[in-house]
Amino acid sequence: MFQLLCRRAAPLRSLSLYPRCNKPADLWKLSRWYTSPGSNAHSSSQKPGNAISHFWSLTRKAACRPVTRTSKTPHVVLRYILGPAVLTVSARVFCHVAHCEEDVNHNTVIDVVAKNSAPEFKWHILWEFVKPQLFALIGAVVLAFGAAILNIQIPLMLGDLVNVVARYLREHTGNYIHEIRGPALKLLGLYGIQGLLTSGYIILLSRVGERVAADMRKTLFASLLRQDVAFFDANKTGQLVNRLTADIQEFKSSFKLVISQGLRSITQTVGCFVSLYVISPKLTGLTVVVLPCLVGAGALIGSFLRRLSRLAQEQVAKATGVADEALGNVRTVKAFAMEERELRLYAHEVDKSCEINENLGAGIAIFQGLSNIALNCIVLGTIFAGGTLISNNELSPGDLMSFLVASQTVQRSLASISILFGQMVRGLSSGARVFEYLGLEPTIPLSGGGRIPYHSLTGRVDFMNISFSYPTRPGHQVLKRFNLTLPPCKTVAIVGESGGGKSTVASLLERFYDPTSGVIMLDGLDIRTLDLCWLRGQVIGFINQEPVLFGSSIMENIRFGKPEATDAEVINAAKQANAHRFITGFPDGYNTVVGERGVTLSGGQKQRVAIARALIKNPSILVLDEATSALDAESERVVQEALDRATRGRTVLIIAHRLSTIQGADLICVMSNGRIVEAGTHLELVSKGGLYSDLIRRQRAEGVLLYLEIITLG
Ligand SMILES: Nc1ncnc2c1ncn2[C@@H]1O[C@H](COP(=O)(O)OP(=O)(O)OP(=O)(O)O)[C@@H](O)[C@H]1O
Repeated sequence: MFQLLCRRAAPLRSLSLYPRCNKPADLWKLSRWYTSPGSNAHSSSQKPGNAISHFWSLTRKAACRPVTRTSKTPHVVLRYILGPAVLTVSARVFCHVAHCEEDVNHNTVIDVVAKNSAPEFKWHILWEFVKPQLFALIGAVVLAFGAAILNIQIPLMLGDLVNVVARYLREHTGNYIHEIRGPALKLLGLYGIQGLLTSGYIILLSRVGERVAADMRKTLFASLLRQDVAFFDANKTGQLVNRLTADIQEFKSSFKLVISQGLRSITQTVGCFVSLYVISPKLTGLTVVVLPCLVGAGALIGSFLRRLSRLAQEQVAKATGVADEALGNVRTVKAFAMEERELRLYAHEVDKSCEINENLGAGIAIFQGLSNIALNCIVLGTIFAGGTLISNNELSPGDLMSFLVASQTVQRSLASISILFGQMVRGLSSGARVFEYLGLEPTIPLSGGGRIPYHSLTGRVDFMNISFSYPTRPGHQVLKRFNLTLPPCKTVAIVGESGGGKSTVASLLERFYDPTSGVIMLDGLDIRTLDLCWLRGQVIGFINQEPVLFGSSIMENIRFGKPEATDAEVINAAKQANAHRFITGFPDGYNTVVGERGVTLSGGQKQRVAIARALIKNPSILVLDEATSALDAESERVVQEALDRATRGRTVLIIAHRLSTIQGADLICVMSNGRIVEAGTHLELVSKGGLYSDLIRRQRAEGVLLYLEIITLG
């Protein structure tokens, strides 16, 4: 299959678009897995679209490596037209080889191809944002149009003024001041009106731009928050934040620029060309020959400079990325004494960006110098040709003046149209990236239609025949026909080897993911039929190994569990969580700000605030995912005490590494390879002498070794 794919891609590689396939092994493995008789890829649980989607991403990596900077302009055609074509073909070849034609029709392939291609700009989504600002936008367009029309008048009126002066100089008759006053006042009035119109449309347009951008940001943020956890597994947070910030900013700037300048430039170009023709068809003929050549050359150099500027931006982003990572993980950097290394890395990226920016600066300087010379030559040429026409009485000095001003306006407008075109392309691609996530519906919707049972919950949970693979790793089955019952108000602990799937069980109960097959029941109701906000907000409390706090006060952090909680409720939850004493020990008490992600608190303090946050909603079910494993002995004792109190009268699922913390559980399940292999109480499992007692022995041996080490060192 891979050979087939390579054969398809070969002609393109010879065009040096696809210099080499860097992931042949992955493609080969995937096709083998998918086509092997033992694979369950054809079972009903495995959607063919997923497999193709997976295949697609590998194919794209293999065949569609980013085009190098040195490649020439036709790469755009190759990349955007031939690239998708070859990938469509390869995806279909894959379906064919995988014998799944009956499952995957042409549309599925096209869907997957479309899903994985560069996002498209969707005008109807833009329209939804622009609609509320329509009146302001129409106002801005009308004012901008008016300003452009007036701008066309200005060369003609300047010409009138020059004609008055020229006639006076020639004839020395009449009242000069009287004659010049009229046209001068008219011109002054025109400048005034034009200034007002310009200010008006800029004010309106920036209002429209800002409101559209603000609406987009809010809608995109809401859409991102609505997505399920699987979405965040597949997308990097930094890139998502970039869409909220840089992409919307770029789109807003382009939107404003294209509407204001674009409209103005097009109107002025057309209007001034008509004026040029009316003033002197002969001179216009000359301009028509010379101007496009100069504008074309300018556009070419401009596009080169834009590319340099994009490179410079990318380089700055890289440098920022290095700084961001180092500052974000400053404790790790310091712990490993890596300040020098980080500084070197940052300096290297900054130096590169400096070099590109210097080249860019030199390019801009040369460009501006050359364009000044070219524009002045045009003026000189026009004056020379115009002077000849004046001496032949075919043109007046005023007309020449009008012609010069109008032709300069045309030059400026044409130059700005070429710049605007590039800006528009960038704006559209930024907009497309923003819109990509706007209409995205989560596979697990947060609200809408779910049931809220009106009887009080007993808190019984049944995992029935659960099989599960993470969406980002469809080939790796984490849970295999997993069965477990959490009886009401009892504590069930899951222990076992690392990577056995313990935390995955907790994630499924929280409905961060839905099982690939099987069902989870809460009080006899399938949790997929329940309201998700209610389930997470009121039924299940979750405490994990590394609780993340927000950079606000302790009071607000605890209240995060129940926004409407009174101060007394917050304090009560903190008392239950053994947190009240240390909180009141701080000078600001509950108003103490905990710093970014709670850095100003110790591990044990953070954990107790997190317990209070979970307890304040009084959940029926409590999930503790290795809640004490990161703590020292003293902190563990205080936290454990709080947890013992918190778990009374609730259904509790504990996921634990340290077996000493779960010996009192009503049921202990040992998990291995996605299944429960042993279950019973501590005593039952120890007397059985199976995997559990092995784990206990191992942990005791580790404990003894540690103890001996401490004694030896001591
Ligand atoms: N978000 C994810 N996407 C893809 N695979 C994942 C994800 N989270 C976990 N896995 C994989 O699922 C398997 C089970 O992970 P899980 O965290 O449930 O194990 P665990 O038993 O809790 O391990 P530990 O005791 O080390 O925390 C592992 O192979 C892990 O690599």
